[in-house]
Amino acid sequence: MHPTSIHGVEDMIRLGDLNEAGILRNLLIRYREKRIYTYTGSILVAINPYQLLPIYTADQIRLYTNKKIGEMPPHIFAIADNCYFNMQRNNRDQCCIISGESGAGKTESTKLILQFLAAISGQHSWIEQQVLEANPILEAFGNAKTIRNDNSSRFGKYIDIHFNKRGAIEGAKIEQYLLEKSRVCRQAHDERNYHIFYCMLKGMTADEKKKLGLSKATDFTYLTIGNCTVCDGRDDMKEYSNIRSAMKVLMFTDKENGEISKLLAAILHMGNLRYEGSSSSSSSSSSSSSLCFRQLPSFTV
Ligand SMILES: Nc1ncnc2c1ncn2[C@@H]1O[C@H](COP(=O)(O)OP(=O)(O)OP(=O)(O)O)[C@@H](O)[C@H]1O
Repeated sequence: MHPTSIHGVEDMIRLGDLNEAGILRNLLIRYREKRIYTYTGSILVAINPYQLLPIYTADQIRLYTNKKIGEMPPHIFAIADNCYFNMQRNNRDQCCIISGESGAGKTESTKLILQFLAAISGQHSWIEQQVLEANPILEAFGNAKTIRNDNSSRFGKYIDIHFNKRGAIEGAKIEQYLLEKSRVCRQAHDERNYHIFYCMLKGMTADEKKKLGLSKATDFTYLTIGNCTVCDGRDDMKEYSNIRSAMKVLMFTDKENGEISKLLAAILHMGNLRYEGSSSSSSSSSSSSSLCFRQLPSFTV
């Protein structure tokens, strides 16, 4: 075994045993020492620690500000600082790609980069406010329970941050793309559909549900294919109230909220439709949901 494989290295380009086993061993040695970040040249490899490490404090932000890559131990803040520095020096847009399997820590890494950029450009409270206000809605409509992650975001995200000439954040927008649409109709075993459906059924009043012909999650095919309607540690009723509050803050009107609820209800009812084949031209499909559809005000079927 090469000496670099015994103690581990910060940059895997320096590994003597440059093969899969050598790379995994290096990551394991560092992970055991709670060093979750390792470089491979200018690429940062992050291991999800599944625990809050004290490495994202304001002191850490100061330590990584205005430093060259490699000057300090590997860290997500070093990548964020490098992007910021290159943007200012070259006056060009920078792009940071975060990839990994479900539950690897992409969303957390994105938030940490935003935290760093907001802190060094003096806009911490602004970013926090944007993230806090939009988050319950983004999460409810785009996140679901998978076998690896109870709050897995099922879309690609593109975060566009605008800096002004003085290097302060002027605006930011989050674009979602490639939502996993198939999840609406199919879920793997032990996985759920999008949180919003379960939240809606737990959080709506009996009257609201009656108007939309809704009942409980177990009554709907699209919510039970994964054989899992609850998510440990997640309070769907409370989440629904957070979503409604966030919608208020973002100035969704009552009419818009109503239309969104109707659309969600329509999806659930469609999932319960059953079709029966028949040779006779007079016969038609029927199910409790198709009847329910007709009873719903302003639903066109
Ligand atoms: N750096 C970190 N420190 C502490 N916990 C972390 C870190 N990164 C990830 N986690 C934990 O792992 C969980 C899953 O991470 P995250 O949601 O970022 O994964 P993801 O890659 O975005 O998953 P998906 O693709 O399924 O949305 C987080 O909720 C958090 O508990």
